[in-house]
Amino acid sequence: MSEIQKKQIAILGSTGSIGTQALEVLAHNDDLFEIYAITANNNVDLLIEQARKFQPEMVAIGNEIHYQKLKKELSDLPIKVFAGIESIAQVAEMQPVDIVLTAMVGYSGLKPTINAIKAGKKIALANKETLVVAGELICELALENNSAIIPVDSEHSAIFQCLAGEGNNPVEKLILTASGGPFRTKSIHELETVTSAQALKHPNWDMGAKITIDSASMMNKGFEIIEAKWLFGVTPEQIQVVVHPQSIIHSMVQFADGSIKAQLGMPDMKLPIQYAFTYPERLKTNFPRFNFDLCSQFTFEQPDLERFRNLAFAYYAMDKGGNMPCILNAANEIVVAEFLKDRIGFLQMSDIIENAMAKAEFIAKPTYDDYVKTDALVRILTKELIK
Ligand SMILES: NC(=O)C1=CN([C@@H]2O[C@H](COP(=O)(O)OP(=O)(O)OC[C@H]3O[C@@H](n4cnc5c(N)ncnc54)[C@H](OP(=O)(O)O)[C@@H]3O)[C@@H](O)[C@H]2O)C=CC1
Ligand SMILES: CC(=O)[C@@H](O)[C@H](O)COP(=O)(O)O
Ligand SMILES: [Mn+2]
Repeated sequence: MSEIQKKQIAILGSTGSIGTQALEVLAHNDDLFEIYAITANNNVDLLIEQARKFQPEMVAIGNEIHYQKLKKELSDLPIKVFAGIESIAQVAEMQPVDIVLTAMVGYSGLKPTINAIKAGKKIALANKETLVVAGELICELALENNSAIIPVDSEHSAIFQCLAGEGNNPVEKLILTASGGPFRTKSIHELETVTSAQALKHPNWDMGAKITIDSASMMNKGFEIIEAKWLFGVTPEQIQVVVHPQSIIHSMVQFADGSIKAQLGMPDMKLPIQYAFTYPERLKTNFPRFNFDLCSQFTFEQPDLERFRNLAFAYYAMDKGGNMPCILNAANEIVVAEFLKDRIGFLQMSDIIENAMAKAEFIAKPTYDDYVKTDALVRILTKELIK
């Protein structure tokens, strides 16, 4: 019997929350998948451990200061070692790779994702900032290069799963659920004094620091409406956000006949990660099952755009288009980094983003170079606004 050709996987950001869970999923399915490449930025020790365990063809580390250590520690193994952000983008386009999981955080994911798309790879997309910054360009490139983008983000995976088998049946609206984050019930007055340590305690999901702060400020949901627009080709009016604090319904689709389909499950990213790798098939898992006996109520609320202004900014940026979502993202990356160091307050994050959006140069039809320039300039502008 001929051996099944295993799918070759590149994980960009293997040391992070999504990356480590993806390695777990792939380790359970090593009859179907082989890890071709893994990458990180600073966590060289974990990258070495992962490389020794999974023995990929290549590893790349963004921060070049770790190159010597990485090379030395793997010198007894036939693993190619690279360093520098450009090498991560090169890993993404390697010929044997079938699927690239983009699990880097923030704007840093853009260039490697573009390279992978240009090389016609299937993209398992976790790095939502790529679509926030340059959604139009990414969709054009994906179409030109016949590169499929499969969402990993739980809400978008839920929508993708609801759409499976629906062919061209018209969609009326997408209903994105939001947990509301750790500050859902806090008053605006209380929000003035919340700390990053409090913001890092997400009620339902265990995630990397940046996305956890975005969830607390609801910028995550703002990014997700923009991500949904590009992934599913809907208009802003067709995207509704509903706060569902239990995070069991991961999102819903309402079709033209009024019927609503939902995807439910435990808040565990391993399921959407695995689905992105195996789509259109589903593999048996032993992930914990949701049990209706243990949860007697699903509740729903409207998002409060006055306390969580970031969501309103994202709707504005999506409507405005051009480089406005890129401006929103760059300003957000800077304020989140400052808030994590407790150098600015929680509510200040939105004030500074609003200011940056008002002051940055708007470009209606940006090229890739315009995005690069916008990102760099808005980072400088935002730091000045913070001062
Ligand atoms: N975590 C989750 O449950 C979810 C995450 N997502 C999205 O997935 C992406 C990853 O999130 P998450 O796993 O939480 O993030 P983490 O911060 O946990 O991990 C980020 C990964 O990217 C690497 N990385 C960070 N910066 C750079 C850089 N400049 N160059 C190269 N590599 C870099 C990190 O390396 P190192 O460890 O060396 O710093 C790490 O491997 C984000 O876009 C997030 O929005 C979406 C839905 C859910
Ligand atoms: C797991 C995942 O997809 C996150 O984006 C999650 O949705 C964050 O939760 P909230 O942004 O809804 O709080
Ligand atoms: Mn999400």
